Parts: sequence; structure tokens; C-alpha cells
Amino acid sequence: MSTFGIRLAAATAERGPFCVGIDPHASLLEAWGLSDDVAGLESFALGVVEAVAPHCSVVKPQSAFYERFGSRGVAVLERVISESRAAGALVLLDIKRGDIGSTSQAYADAYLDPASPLASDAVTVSPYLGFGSLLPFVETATRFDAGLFVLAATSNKEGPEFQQAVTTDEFGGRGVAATVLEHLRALNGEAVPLGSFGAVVGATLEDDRGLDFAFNGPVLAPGFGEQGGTVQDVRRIFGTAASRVLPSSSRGVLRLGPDPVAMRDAVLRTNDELRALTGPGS
Ligand SMILES: O=c1ccn([C@@H]2O[C@H](COP(=O)(O)O)[C@@H](O)[C@H]2O)c(=O)[nH]1
Repeated sequence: MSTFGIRLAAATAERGPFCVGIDPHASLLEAWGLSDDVAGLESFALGVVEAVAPHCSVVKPQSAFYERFGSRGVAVLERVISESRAAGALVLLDIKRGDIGSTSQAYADAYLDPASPLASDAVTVSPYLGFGSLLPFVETATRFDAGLFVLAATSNKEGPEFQQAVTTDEFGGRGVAATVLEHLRALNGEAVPLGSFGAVVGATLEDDRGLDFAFNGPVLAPGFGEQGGTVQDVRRIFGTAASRVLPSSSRGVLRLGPDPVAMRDAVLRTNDELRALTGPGS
């Protein structure tokens, strides 16, 4: 298999960069006329997969919405992963995990080893225990041609309290988010066309926060749609790096269901808008 970076570049070139979140909120199950139980979860999640996975490059199921139903919910998540991949979409599983190294290894095995029923193309991880604590994820992703997206500057308004804190000189004297991007730059090196180690940077940021996005990896930009992020925000925040950005929306697409055509058309339309933003002559 080729690296995640190569697969992602090919998928976005073919289908566009828009990433669809598959987040079965209780309120959405109700809006779709479904029960807030495993049967409702299954109808919702697999309905979304059928509508969007053949048309977008990446889907991003949020694990929490499946875990709340226990093992039967996780079984639905396993089907979301396998059926999305069968439809040609890459699966970025949003788990935001991170722990001491030995436990991170267990998480990495659970989500990145192809032998696991939850194996995905990439996962989100949290660097709160120090970037080095993510080494098991990095090694496992490298071994299995998977990808990582490390939280850097998240879309929520509470993020800056920690993410803009400045490290001591011993650790570079930079903001925490900038430190994450610097580590990613080292991991991606000169990978062509793109490294497999990405950052999470919200599409809601008021400015680029002085971050250097030239780390040769992809950027997951949640907060697009429901949280207020727009196509223009992607250009404003990321500038010339916009071509490596995966703007991601969950509720903004899911609210259009259960009509599969409305969800599919939103994916196709958004990809057209994003391509116009980053394509030749833009
Ligand atoms: O900074 C972040 C990181 C992750 N998320 C996740 O993305 C979706 C957003 O859902 P919307 O319905 O489009 O608001 C959700 O799964 C979050 O956990 C984020 O919002 N911000």
C-alpha cells in the first residue's frame, strides 16, 4: 500500500478536499425521525455513508457518538469504517487520543493496525502529554501506511488558553501550536507529494495566529459550516497552504438528511467551491 499522504493527495485530486463528519448527535437522530438507540444510530450512520462516501475523499466519524451506545455502538462504527472504505473514501477516525507511550501504543494498535476491526486510514491525536508521547502512534502509522492529525489550534474558543502558551527556551520558546507544527515538519521531511502527518487547525480562527503552515503535511480544518467557518475563511487563514487543507463539516451536511440527494449535492457543491478557491488561476 502507498503512504497515507500519497493516498490522500490522490483522493483529494479526484474528489476534492471536503471532509464529511459522521456524527450521530441525539438531536439529529430525532430530526431524522429515528429513535435514539442502536437501531437509530445504525440507520443514520449507514444512511450517511451511502449518501456521501462514494463522493467525498475523506469521512470523519466522531467516535464519541458511537461509544455512547457501548459495544453495539462500536460495532456500528466498525461498519461505518469498512463501508466507507469500500465506497472509496478514506476514513479519518476522530478519537483525539493520547497517553503515556505504552498506552498510546495500545491505542495505535486499536485504530491503525489493519488487523483491528477499527483500523482506519488516519486518526486524530492529542499532544497534551508531550509530542514525544505520540511516538508509538507515529511508528505504528509509519509501519501501516496510516496518517495522524495532531491537535494544534482547535476550532473551539477555549483553545487559545493552552495552545498559545509559550514554551521555555529549552523547548524552543514558541507557542504550543507552533511547536506542534514544527514537530510535524520534521516528521514529514521532503515526502512527495505530501507527508502523512497532519495538523488540526480550526476553520474558525480569527487569523493565522502567526503559524507557519509550511510543514509539508495535510491540515484538518473542522469548524467549517455549523461553527461558522467558510470557504473564504480557508483562504484567509491558510493562504498558500489552502491546497493542503481538508475543511470538515458534520452537522452542516447531516442536517440536510435524511434526503441522500441533498447530502450528496452539498458534498459536490462544496468541493466545487473549494476547488475554485485553490485550483489553477485562483
Ligand atoms: O478543533 C476541532 C477538532 C475536532 N472537532 C470535531 O469536528 C466535528 C465538528 O462538527 P460540526 O458539526 O461540523 O461542528 C466534531 O466531531 C468535533 O468533535 C472540532 O469541532 N474542532
